[in-house]
Amino acid sequence: MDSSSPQGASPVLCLASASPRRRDLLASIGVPVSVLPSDVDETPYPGEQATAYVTRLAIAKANAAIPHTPLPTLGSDTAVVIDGAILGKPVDASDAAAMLRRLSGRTHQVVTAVAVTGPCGVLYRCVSTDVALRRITAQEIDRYWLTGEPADKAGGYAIQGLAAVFVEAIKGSYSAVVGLPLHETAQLLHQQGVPIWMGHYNSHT
Ligand SMILES: Cc1cn([C@H]2C[C@H](O)[C@@H](COP(=O)(O)OP(=O)(O)OP(=O)(O)O)O2)c(=O)[nH]c1=O
Repeated sequence: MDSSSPQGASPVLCLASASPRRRDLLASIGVPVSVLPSDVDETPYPGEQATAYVTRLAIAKANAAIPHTPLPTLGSDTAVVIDGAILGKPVDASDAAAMLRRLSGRTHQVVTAVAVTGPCGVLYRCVSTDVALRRITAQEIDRYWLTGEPADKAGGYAIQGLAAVFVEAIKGSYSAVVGLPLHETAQLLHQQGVPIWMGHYNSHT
């Protein structure tokens, strides 16, 4: 483990998430967490906009953990958006293939919301990042599914994994695509009084 997050350090935050990516991202900025996944229903409301959807879920996940911990809580949600459609996690191989066919050779948005509860109540931010994918062949789509990587990822791909070879360009927050916008998350943690590694952290920068 990275020295900024010493093994055995007392948790300063309750992470309301089953995502190992979010735990690792927080560890990478020196935030030791206790983990308490929530079972919030992730069905979008009819006609719900993507930013409203992920923000609603991030807040619901953070709030769901409050009764179970004295610590500030963090919830987050990530969705892929193309042509106004919200792509969550694929349910099976054909769903994943349909998602990648749709994303192939085009630019889409990855929207991630993060919510942190604490002395200031619930504070939240939502970040949108443009991701351009090269054309992906049918054979690549089939082979990619067999790796197991797409199954638990919004849009059916992982920028931090094998799918990195599909990524031509990104404009915005890389960490938000992986699951947590670290710049905005650090600001929210600071506002809620959660100690983070950056001792010189300045909320105005
Ligand atoms: C687009 C993309 C998504 N993802 C992941 C981030 C999220 O973990 C997941 C989207 O599903 P989420 O519902 O946001 O998160 P989760 O179900 O993994 O965890 P929890 O709800 O308990 O917090 O997709 C990647 O890891 N890489 C990527 O490139």
